[in-house]
Amino acid sequence: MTTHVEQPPVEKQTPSDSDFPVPRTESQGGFEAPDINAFGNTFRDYNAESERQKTVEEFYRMNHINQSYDYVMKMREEYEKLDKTEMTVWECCVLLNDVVDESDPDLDEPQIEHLLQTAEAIRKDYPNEDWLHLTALIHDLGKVLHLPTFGSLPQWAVVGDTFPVGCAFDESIVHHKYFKDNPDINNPAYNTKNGIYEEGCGLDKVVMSWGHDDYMYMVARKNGSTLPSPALFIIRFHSFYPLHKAGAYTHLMNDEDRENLNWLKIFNKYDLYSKSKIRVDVEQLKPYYLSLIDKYFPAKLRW
Ligand SMILES: O[C@H]1[C@H](O)[C@@H](O)[C@H](O)[C@@H](O)[C@H]1O
Ligand SMILES: [Fe+2]
Ligand SMILES: [Fe+2]
Repeated sequence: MTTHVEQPPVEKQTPSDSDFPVPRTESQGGFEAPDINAFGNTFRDYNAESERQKTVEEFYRMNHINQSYDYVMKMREEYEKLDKTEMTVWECCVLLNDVVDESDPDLDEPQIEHLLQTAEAIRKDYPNEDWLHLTALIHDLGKVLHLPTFGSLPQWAVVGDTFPVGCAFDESIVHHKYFKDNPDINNPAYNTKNGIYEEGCGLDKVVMSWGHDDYMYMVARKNGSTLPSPALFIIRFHSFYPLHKAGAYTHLMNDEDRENLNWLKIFNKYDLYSKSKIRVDVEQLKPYYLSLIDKYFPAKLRW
């Protein structure tokens, strides 16, 4: 039997400077990151011997060959039209259940489980940051790019870790060796440390490999979401492990990026380590998340 917990409705408001969230690095306790994933391996082990590992490695081979500067610019232009469909944020969460992520060595559950597992874990430790709960719920919605309505993009154009294009590919990128067949690697304009960028230019100016992060960021911003800056930063860069895990590309950041990175690091712990086989009760949680969607988004969004 399912017990329904009454959730207080949240009021709609636009963020002002006074309620701009201040980054905090200490955890509120509660969430303990497990040592091993649901398959008995350490998290993000891209070399563990398993059937899944082969799929993941093939995924990164295709990703690294095809994600070039020209390809990304073409995709940005196509998808910023937001002319594919109209739907609510929750409708998109449900749609996402039809997407299986081939890049992920830690998860083979339906995506809505992952969204709610992440959001609920973060909500326990940061009960007052409702924007962070909602950010967790929507951070992977861009994976709908893989569905027919959105052009059935291949996995390598939707999921996996992201990295800047237009400058050298850092060694810390998973399965870096496959970049040898990327057309940009021999282009002198793109293969130096700074490439087309200026030191400290800010990540907003950096063109990232195309996928669910940048697409969802586009959708949120262009539909006028009132989520605060760190929320949009988390959505846009949560797959940028070379930055937030390995510390690469920091020379491209500005002060605002450095502030926002603190929140991204907090978020990442929940995104990564809440992946488990313990199922969530979607119907019970739905009213709370609907009230957050209503607070920070218009009812219907263009995608
Ligand atoms: O396999 C995972 C998964 O696709 C996540 O959604 C993405 O954010 C990660 O960076 C990626 O490595
Ligand atoms: Fe993601
Ligand atoms: Fe995720």
